[in-house]
Amino acid sequence: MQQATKPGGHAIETTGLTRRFGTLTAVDHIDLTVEYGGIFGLLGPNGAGKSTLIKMLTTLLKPSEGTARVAGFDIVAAPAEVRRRIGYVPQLLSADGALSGIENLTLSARLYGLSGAALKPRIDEALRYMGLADAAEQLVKRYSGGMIRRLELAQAMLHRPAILFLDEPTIGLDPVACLSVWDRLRALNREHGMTILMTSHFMDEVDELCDVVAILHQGRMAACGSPAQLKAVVGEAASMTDVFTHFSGGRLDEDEGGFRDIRRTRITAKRLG
Ligand SMILES: Nc1ncnc2c1ncn2[C@@H]1O[C@H](COP(=O)(O)OP(=O)(O)OP(=O)(O)O)[C@@H](O)[C@H]1O
Repeated sequence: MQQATKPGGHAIETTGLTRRFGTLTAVDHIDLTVEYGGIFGLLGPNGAGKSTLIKMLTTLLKPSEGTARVAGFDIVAAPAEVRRRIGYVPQLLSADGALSGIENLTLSARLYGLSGAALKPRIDEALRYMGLADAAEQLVKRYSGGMIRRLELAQAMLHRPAILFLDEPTIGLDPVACLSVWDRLRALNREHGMTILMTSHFMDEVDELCDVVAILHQGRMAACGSPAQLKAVVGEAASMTDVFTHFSGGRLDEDEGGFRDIRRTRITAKRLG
């Protein structure tokens, strides 16, 4: 199994990274270092700034202030170099239901600049790795939610990125499908050596997968450490839910969610079937 190339330094390093939308500061002076090799969890209530932070790190959105280096390259000065070294699975669906699995992968491979003799072996490997070889010719609209997420992971691994960004990878999936996605994420991390940064609202998922966790609250960094370290700060026998509640201002999502978030979650869940 070929390992992802790991450029020198840190996987991600941000200094004072900030993004404003009008008068709203969605991401507020974040200083963050993510080392190569682990699975890093980004938590926070709805609207805390997680997706905005991921969009800046994946070069989809420009910062208002501050700097960030991803895989050793500045996200503003060298966005193409960053993109070459990362994979991104957004929260909303990125696979095309009207195409087969293999057609979706061929499109992604071409977008990543893969062609000629390299193309078919990469696609076959990704399909096999994600347990989709038998479903390769089927239209994606006939896939289950778990199969769609695994196809999106297959699309994101084609160019062997050093760092994989996942925005709520198991949103809308049933528990069995979640387990299959967790299994593949662990495999990408351990066997392919990919560093993973993922957002999640599921504390079981975070406990199960993440080596280090950062909690955002109203755009600011409220806490960062391993799940065990953060639990120890909160108290004896604290769970990740206790940690989350403690560092996100003692409130659960109902204050910060609202129509936009609920609607979006329902749309994603429905589209994933
Ligand atoms: N393009 C935009 N224009 C204006 N405001 C935005 C835009 N994108 C995000 N926001 C606002 O920025 C804040 C942070 O949003 P963001 O989507 O980053 O939060 P999040 O932590 O990812 O939330 P969720 O858990 O619901 O995905 C929210 O108040 C949101 O409404």
